[in-house]
Amino acid sequence: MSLRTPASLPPAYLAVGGVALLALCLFVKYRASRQHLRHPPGPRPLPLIGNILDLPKSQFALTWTKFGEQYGPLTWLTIPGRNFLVINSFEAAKEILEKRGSNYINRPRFVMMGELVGFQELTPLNQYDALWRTQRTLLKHALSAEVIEKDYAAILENSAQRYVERLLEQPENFAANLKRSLQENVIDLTYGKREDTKGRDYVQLNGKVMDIGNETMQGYLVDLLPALLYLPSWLPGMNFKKKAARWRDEIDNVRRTTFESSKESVLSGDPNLKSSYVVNCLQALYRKHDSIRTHQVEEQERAICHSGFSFFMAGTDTTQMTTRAFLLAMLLHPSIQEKVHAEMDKVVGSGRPPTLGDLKDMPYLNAVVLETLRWNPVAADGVPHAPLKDDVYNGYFIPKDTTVVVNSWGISRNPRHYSNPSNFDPERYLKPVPELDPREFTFGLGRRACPGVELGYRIVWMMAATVLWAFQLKREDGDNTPLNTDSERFHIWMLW
Ligand code: HEM
Repeated sequence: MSLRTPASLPPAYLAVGGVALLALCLFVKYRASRQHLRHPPGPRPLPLIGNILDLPKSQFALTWTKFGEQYGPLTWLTIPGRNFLVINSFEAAKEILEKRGSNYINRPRFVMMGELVGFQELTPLNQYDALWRTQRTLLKHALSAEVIEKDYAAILENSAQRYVERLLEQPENFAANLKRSLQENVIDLTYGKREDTKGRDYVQLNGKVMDIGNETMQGYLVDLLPALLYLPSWLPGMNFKKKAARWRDEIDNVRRTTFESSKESVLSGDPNLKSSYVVNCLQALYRKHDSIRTHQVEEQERAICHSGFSFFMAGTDTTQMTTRAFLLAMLLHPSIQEKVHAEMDKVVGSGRPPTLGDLKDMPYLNAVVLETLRWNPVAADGVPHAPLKDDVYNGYFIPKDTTVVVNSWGISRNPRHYSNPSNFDPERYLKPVPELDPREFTFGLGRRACPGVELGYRIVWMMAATVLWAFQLKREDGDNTPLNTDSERFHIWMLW
């Protein structure tokens, strides 16, 4: 047996070996260069627990804003097994999430809300995969301005008029009735009916699902320490597992009930079918395929089911909270309300309620709605993104899977973008050089930005226009209840 020396190896082996060696050297050099890069600045982490003590318990965006003042556009936080990047500047958010959008297209792990409770296929939480891409394609088409104006204008107008009737009947229940009217609105848009064949009320189902969503969205300890998943349920503090299992069944039931009922109606040719997201998507799908029992059709149905469920969930509280902020702004600023009334008298008059077609002729009301979106950004922390691979930004190392949060609240209060940012001032968008359009960040940025921006804007606009067409809003004489201060008012969402 003879030992083969390099000289005796065939040239092809040498070439392959050479390439492998070169690749190994490049990889080692790459890892070494990354390890020498710093993370962005941030509070000093403690041994073992990292920055756990620096994380706020509520009103996250206020803490992020303080970090922004101290550390600049980017703040780095770390806890065992998880890295966080908080972006406090609009420019950095655009550079990172938009210009590098194909990398920051993923979502981090949502342990409680996603994996345990079963929301992980909801479009906003879905990891970057084929199901998410199909959901986005379906939503993109259905939520364009043209489709909304063609297919959904009447739903938006009716729901706003119904709210006005309820306000007239029970002004004291203005908040509960707003919630109900917007739930009905989103249910009509999603499924085209309010109950299934067994009489199950979709408004009630929506309320239940939203309550579970809101409860789990605040973040659980297991989101920060996923290792807790492997501890037995009987240990103290593990009650979250039982809760999650119960919620999972309820969610699954609502998702299946609503989807299967629409599918049955489409397949049976129900004469009462109304134009709506799930119905229109299913009709288009079945028109294209002779058989509905193929893998391809089933995959599409799955995407319609989950994106419909997302529509149902993502469109309710966002529009409700923004409309509530609008009502509050009008109570606080009678002179702004007066200007809307003057515009309304000129464009609409008293003979008919406003329609979506009036939107383009009412620049002042548009500015008021924009200012509402900025004044009370309902997703103050957005929904976190996560990079698919390691990145370097301005010399800082951002590893794959970092939880990346944009502080929309901080951007909305940044005097570089807004003069007197705590003031409610629609005129800022009507100047020769308007201030930053809040839709650029309040609906998120990059490839995961909200596909419902056109619809969400129109729902709020329609509510605002119809309420001010019908009423003059003012506080009751003698009511001196203090109204919330600027930072107490905004509603916080937090998702890890
Ligand atoms: C005032 C109304 C609304 C606001 C302020 C809002 C805001 C947001 C924000 C901040 C995000 C996260 C974006 C990101 O990760 O960068 C989001 C995602 C999303 N929104 Fe909205 N939204 C509103 C209305 C709606 C409506 C009416 C729908 C109806 C379909 C909707 C559907 C979605 C969906 C499906 C996502 C997930 C996108 C993805 O992860 O790919 N939103 N929204």
